Amino acid sequence: MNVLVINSGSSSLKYQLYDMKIESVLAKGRVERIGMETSILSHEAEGKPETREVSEILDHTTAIKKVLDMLTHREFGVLRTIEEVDAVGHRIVHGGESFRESVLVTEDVKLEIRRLFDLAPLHNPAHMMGITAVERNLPEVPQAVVFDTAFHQTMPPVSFMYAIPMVFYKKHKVRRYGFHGTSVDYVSRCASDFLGRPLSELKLVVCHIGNGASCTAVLHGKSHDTSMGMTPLEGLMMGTRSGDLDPAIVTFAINKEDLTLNEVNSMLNKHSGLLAVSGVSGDVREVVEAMNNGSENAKLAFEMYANRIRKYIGAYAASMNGIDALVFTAGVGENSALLRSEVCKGLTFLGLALDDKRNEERSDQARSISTADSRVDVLVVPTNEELLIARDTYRLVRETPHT
Ligand SMILES: Nc1ncnc2c1ncn2[C@@H]1O[C@H](COP(=O)(O)OP(=O)(O)O)[C@@H](O)[C@H]1O
Ligand SMILES: CC(=O)OP(=O)(O)O
Ligand SMILES: [Mg+2]
Repeated sequence: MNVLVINSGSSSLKYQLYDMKIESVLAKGRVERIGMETSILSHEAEGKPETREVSEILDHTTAIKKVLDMLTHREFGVLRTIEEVDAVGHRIVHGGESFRESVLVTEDVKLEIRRLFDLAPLHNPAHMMGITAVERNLPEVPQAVVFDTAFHQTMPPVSFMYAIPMVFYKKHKVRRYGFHGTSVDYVSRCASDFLGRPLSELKLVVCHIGNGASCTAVLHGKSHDTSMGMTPLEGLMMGTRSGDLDPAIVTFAINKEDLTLNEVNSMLNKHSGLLAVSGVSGDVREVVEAMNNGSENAKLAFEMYANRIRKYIGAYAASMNGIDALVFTAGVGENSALLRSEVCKGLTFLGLALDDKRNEERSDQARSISTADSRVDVLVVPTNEELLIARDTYRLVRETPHT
């Protein structure tokens, strides 16, 4: 069975086509700048990359059409006809309290995703466009949705409630939801396999440090607490997101700088984090380069970024009464030895000892970077959200008799 995995953002669409018999990626790519005059389509299959500018990809329906054209292209394609796409799986960032697991798309499911637009205005409308675009281009093909929030639905109220009047939860479902759950779920299982210990015995802290970044306390295989909140803004400092701050700053900024609510929202999501403090970039690589070239602001930004992660690890070790393993994953977590060492430097009180040489080694496999006598294992585990989405889609389609 061939499963197409789609992660749609407001102006982009990433895709991977899997052959689920052998769980291999047949092709992958992305369409960027959807809705603008020229869009960019990057596609890779059988080791052959192809990037082209395409004019007038004005919406997701056209974007998907172009992707399907590439998948069946004579030179760059891997399918003879689009009928060879058997199912489509979508990443959905916000599933609210309605979705504790992945489901097949039905009219009711679509209605519920639409109802959640308010809770994730940046993400869910784009995902919905992806679902509709697939319906238009591949009307007969079953679709599944896999939620970032689903894995975190096991959090107890003590972790997910905010200390504000109950009416906000009862009436508006204001609570911590948590994100990156698909990644945390995948990486936790890999960590358990790597350590040769069942998840039911393990206390893990998973640091998913990519564009968006979060820490999750995984207690006996279940999400116990996580740093992102009602939206993906809370918690760690990120590339352009502030993470935690005193909520009084919001009203203060509105008053002092005469900002509108939308402007404050945009400031905290798009103009804060590493970018704001370093004054250079929201990309860790560029911040590190500036730091090495003597920028004090870049140094401050990097240290704040690492310190926030370290504080969350400490907090979760306290809330689980210890940790067995610390796991780094996603773009920064997998690739920046410097960040990992900066974070771990202050964690020796946990009995954690990093092996500097192993930390510097590179690999695309799960690996340990702690010393043999470290009381806490430190692992680097490459995440693969797309594979988990493909697996869930495959399972749901096979389980459902009418498909
Ligand atoms: N060698 C590296 N050192 C530091 N950061 C890196 C490195 N390689 C990639 N990154 C970071 O990874 C981020 C992307 O992570 P990723 O998990 O792919 O994010 P997303 O899925 O949210 O797009 C980029 O912002 C980049 O800063
Ligand atoms: C939820 C979120 O922040 O996702 P991403 O890391 O893909 O931006
Ligand atoms: Mg990501």
